[in-house]
Amino acid sequence: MTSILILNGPNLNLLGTRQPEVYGSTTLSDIEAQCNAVAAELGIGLSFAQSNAEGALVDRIHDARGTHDGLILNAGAYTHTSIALMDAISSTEIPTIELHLSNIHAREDFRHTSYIARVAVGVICGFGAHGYTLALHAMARHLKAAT
Ligand SMILES: O=C(O)[C@@H]1C=C(O)[C@@H](O)[C@H](O)C1
Repeated sequence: MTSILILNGPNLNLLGTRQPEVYGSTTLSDIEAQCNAVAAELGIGLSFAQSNAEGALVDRIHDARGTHDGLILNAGAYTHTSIALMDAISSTEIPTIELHLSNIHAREDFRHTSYIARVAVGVICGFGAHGYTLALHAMARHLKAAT
């Protein structure tokens, strides 16, 4: 069975109350429930995790090699700074979709840089919580086409 890991970075555990005008009011646990429902419809396995620690996110990406076929990563602010996460994705060669709730290209200049996009299959941003299920559909289609 195809298996996808959805991995979330720093401050995303605060979704629901964190700047709802930017990130919406849906909590991360609600997003997880929505993703589990879509994964069941698609017949794919799903793992869902979050960490505020850059090294823990690197470890989760390493651990995904051999256990997951695709990665959907909202690295939060590490998107804009982390060569370590970029290298982890390159090292494991897991197809990766970069995901953001907000449209980072319409925000502050420092959010326009993404180290993840350099090693991603594609990028989804600006669709709020719905972006997670969009990314699931996109990754499922990408993996099916690759077989
Ligand atoms: O929109 C999002 O999901 C991203 C989430 C964050 O926490 C920010 O640091 C990023 O810049 C954007």
